[in-house]
Amino acid sequence: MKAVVKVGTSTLAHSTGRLNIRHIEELCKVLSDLKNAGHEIILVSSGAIGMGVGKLSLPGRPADMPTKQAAASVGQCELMYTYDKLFTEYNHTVGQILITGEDVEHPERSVNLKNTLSRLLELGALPIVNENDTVSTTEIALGDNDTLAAILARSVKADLLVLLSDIDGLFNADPHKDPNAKLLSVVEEITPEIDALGGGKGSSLGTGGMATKLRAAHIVTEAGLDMVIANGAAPAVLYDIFEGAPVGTRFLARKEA
Ligand SMILES: Nc1ncnc2c1ncn2[C@@H]1O[C@H](COP(=O)(O)OP(=O)(O)O)[C@@H](O)[C@H]1O
Ligand SMILES: N[C@@H](CCC(=O)OP(=O)(O)O)C(=O)O
Repeated sequence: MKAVVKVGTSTLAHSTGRLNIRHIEELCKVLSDLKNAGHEIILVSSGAIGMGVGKLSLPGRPADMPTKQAAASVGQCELMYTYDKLFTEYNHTVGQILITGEDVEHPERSVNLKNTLSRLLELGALPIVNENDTVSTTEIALGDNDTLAAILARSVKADLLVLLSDIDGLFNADPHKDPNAKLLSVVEEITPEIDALGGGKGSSLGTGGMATKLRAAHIVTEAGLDMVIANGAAPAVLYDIFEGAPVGTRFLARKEA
């Protein structure tokens, strides 16, 4: 199976912006094991800005662009240092890919990107992708990694996109606001009623909330692949997800795609 797995800031960082060691260690272990089992995996990792906030001891997620970009520059180093260290423990090699919205739209650059990703996979390496926040201004930014992961999954013709978040999946209301909210385990069609469930972000460091995850679901299901939203607090759920077991919320590929 070829899968794109995206992990959000809310999974990788505590609310302080400091690394959530338990989550990232568990994630690297499970992804290494899935690679050992023969799966091809591309990891899309958020967390650069959040981690930079922690490392630079900023009071919270910066509002202004230069501080955001400076935080991303510091945090991206910490992220890749940690991934390199943890995946090396399991004998896996990582490659860093930083892209902007322009790169995925530009005909030549998008081909270069696809070629690099395919070659990394052929070489048995694990590509780790993030938006290049230090050069992404609002005009050229994809803005959120849910969309970036969906575009990548479509472009490399993956079989599955998994979004790991701080929540078990899509609920019929934001569980942080409504304690009676119920999990939707399968979404066969993204109707306007489903789109309306896309509330704002849940953590102070994340971007986009459910709205960007639903946008990602539109992109991939229309391209003919399934998407699963699951809780990144227990990355071992990836074993079940890769086997098609019911975990989190699964958006089914559009049949006519
Ligand atoms: N209908 C909904 N179902 C589940 N979560 C929702 C819903 N509406 C809004 N949310 C919020 O979306 C948050 C996840 O998005 P976000 O904070 O951007 O996380 P990430 O960093 O993983 O991308 C949840 O914590 C939750 O509060
Ligand atoms: N590129 C940004 C992440 C943007 C983003 O989509 O964040 P999230 O909602 O936590 O997945 C970063 O690395 O901080």
